[in-house]
Amino acid sequence: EQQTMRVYLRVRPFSREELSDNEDQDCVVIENSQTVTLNAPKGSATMKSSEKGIGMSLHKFSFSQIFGPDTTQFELFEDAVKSQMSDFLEGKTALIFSYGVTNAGKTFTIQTPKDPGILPRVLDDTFHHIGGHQYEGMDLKPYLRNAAQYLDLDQVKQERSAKAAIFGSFKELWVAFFEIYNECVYDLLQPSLCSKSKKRAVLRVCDDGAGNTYVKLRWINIQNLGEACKLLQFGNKNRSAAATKMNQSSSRHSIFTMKLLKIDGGTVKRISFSLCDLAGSERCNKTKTFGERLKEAGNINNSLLILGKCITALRNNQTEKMKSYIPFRESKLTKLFQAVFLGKGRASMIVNINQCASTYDETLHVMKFSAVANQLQVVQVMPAKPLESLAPCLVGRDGKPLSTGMVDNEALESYLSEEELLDEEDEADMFVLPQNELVNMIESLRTKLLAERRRNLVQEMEIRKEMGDAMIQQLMESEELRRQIEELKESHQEKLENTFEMYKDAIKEHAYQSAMNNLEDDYVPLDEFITEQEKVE
Ligand SMILES: Nc1ncnc2c1ncn2[C@@H]1O[C@H](COP(=O)(O)OP(=O)(O)OP(=O)(O)O)[C@@H](O)[C@H]1O
Repeated sequence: EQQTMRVYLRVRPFSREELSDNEDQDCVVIENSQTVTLNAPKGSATMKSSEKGIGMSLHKFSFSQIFGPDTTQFELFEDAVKSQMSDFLEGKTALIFSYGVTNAGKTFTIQTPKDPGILPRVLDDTFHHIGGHQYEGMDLKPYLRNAAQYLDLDQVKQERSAKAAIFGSFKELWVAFFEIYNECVYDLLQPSLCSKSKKRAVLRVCDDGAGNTYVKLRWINIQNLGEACKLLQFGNKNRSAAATKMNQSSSRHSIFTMKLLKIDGGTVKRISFSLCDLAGSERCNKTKTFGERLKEAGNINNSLLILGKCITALRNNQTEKMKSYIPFRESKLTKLFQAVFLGKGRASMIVNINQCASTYDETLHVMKFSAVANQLQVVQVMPAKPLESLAPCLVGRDGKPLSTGMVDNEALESYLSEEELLDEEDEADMFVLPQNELVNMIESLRTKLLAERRRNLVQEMEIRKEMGDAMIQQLMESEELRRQIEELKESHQEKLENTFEMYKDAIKEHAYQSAMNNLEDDYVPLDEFITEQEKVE
């Protein structure tokens, strides 16, 4: 299965201040719903280069769809997110991230609750989908006339099955909100963050050994849109926004992830939707950052740079025969979203730009980056695992699977100090692998081992048989050879004896003839003759 990553462009309107600062110089011209032209304004680095004959002052870009300054939040959601939303509700992992320079409208597009952005709308649709099928704990039951009885896990399971038989499956929504700042992951839903004295815990990015990366986040169960908005507010307060000269708002990647659990009797299906509000892609010289802030700006750019490198490598790998290395592991951001880029879900990017002349060069940079992403085809390279097998919510506090589908929030939380993180940052954390996935893995390994042993045995038997046949053949051949030699020997012996007899007779004959010829002259007495004959013999 091959699908193209969709890349949308949203151009935000000018603010009153920008118009009075003469920022409107027709830098961004939307040609049609898919093509936009960027004209370099006077004084921009791009214009200066083109005047020197290096590069052009005019650039054309195409996108899956372009949303102009008049586009409402509703229209954007309907055209850019709705289909992904339906896929999510049907069970497909979704990832949307907004990309652009600071002050381009990323946060407005994703988060704004007042004129709801994508996130509140996604949540609203999700709750609509959940409808009356909200899952509830069910561990208290009316008992006798006035009392209430606590149910144990087996009883809860029975109650749930009884209810599921009537209503079908139940759903519940869990959310997590975290940020990546200076290449460290921080949970934005950690209450202790409110106390300023306490150092924020850095979360470890773990690998389950099967190529899935995850962070041990605080997952919060929410029942309605109001709760979701409160959480968003709470998390946003926790974002340590660094005030840059360009914009007083955030300067780090913030990721809001929803997990929809579909509970059907004893099975739980998990689907996730992540919305990533990427940090501004501004450069250090422009933002005039110093010290900590400089480090911050450097890291932001680094992770965006790696994101760009990954997308470029993925794109090149689509056409080149020699596959190049994709540096997913070089930044936390790409490490976390690696699976989606490799086809485990559907990703899209919303590129936000403003039309200001003063940020033209940065905007052009963003557009060039998105032009690469726009041609990226997400290829299904890994066999899609059934989502049921990825259900960490079935793991209890003791690490054992809970067949009841009860969610143990504490089992999902584990934080490391910054020091610990630095010690063993990339260590795979096998303990938190979902138990049923481990069992499945062991089972499949056992089957593979058995098959391998069987194959080896058959091979060994074949080799033994072949060797035996070869030995018998050799034995037979040497026996035949021995027999032939024996025969040859016998025949030689016989020939030798015959020849000897022949010579003996010939000598006798010769002696007789000679004797007859010289009978007179050579007469010898009989005794002498016999003696002579015996000598010859
Ligand atoms: N489509 C829009 N319509 C009206 N106002 C907008 C639109 N997009 C953005 N804005 C306004 O532009 C300003 C900057 O937007 P926003 O804070 O979303 O930028 P950003 O890209 O998220 O910046 P940063 O990277 O620094 O967080 C805000 O005042 C926001 O209200």
